[in-house]
Amino acid sequence: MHTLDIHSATTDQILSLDNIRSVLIRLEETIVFQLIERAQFARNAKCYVPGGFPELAEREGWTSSWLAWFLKETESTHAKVRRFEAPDEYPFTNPELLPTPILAPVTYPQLLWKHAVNVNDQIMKFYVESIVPGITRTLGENADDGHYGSSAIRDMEVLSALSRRIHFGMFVSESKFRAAPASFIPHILTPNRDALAALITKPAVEAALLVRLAEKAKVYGQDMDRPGANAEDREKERKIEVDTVVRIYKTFVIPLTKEVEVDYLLTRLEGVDQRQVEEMLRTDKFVG
Ligand SMILES: O=C(O)C(=O)C[C@]1(C(=O)O)C=C[C@@H](O)C=C1
Repeated sequence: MHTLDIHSATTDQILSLDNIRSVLIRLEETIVFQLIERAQFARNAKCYVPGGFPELAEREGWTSSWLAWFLKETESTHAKVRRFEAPDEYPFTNPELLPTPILAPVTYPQLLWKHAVNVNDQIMKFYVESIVPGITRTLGENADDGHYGSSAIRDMEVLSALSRRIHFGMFVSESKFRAAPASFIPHILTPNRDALAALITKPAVEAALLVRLAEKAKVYGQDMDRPGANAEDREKERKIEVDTVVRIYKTFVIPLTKEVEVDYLLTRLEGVDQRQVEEMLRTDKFVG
């Protein structure tokens, strides 16, 4: 299951760790493919610089970057169809600049506790400073192919997939919290970030992920369109380097997902009835 099936499943089914991890695994495919799509184009550095397109300031009064403008335009349409009402979708654009939905609100089951987590600024910074230069390296640091629309479309797709994946950390930590509330509550109340980080960290899951991801990047990034070419020749025309993809996950995606998990947990008890907290501590059973 790729999307969160919040309409036909029960809260317990949705929040089962197996279910959540299966979404994270499917998002690996999405992210590898989207990175390959963006890597066809040059770095096009001016798309990411505020004021890089003077015509945007003249025509639209927009002085930030080309990509920020493109996101604002696209996310405005998405906001109208209530994309950001969903508990797994977070905009890159300041919500004050986005319109309200045209469609009536959907009633979602209570999956996440109320929170103010949104790490899209960090995702954007790492994407522009590290991911784009990394995946477009072979064409050169200053390469500019003029495909500003195409690269912005791909940028938006990679960023959306990364954002969904990383914010999914909140479902992971909600699930872990419900499974063992008495372990989490003391560290939430202290509060103790390091202890919470230790509780949510699963080294074996991370190790298996990196092996699986390398396999996916290896296979999907090969050039299969050369009849008769042997494996060695296919490697010469790689669409994306395996190491680059693995590094993106290892140094950025997993650590930021963990930060999101901890950030979410830190405010998990705000507004929760004191008697419920005490009961969870005593019984180690979730009370919602
Ligand atoms: O699967 C989990 O338990 C997660 O918390 C997700 C995740 C990840 O980012 O993939 C993060 C932390 C864990 O150490 C393992 C994996």
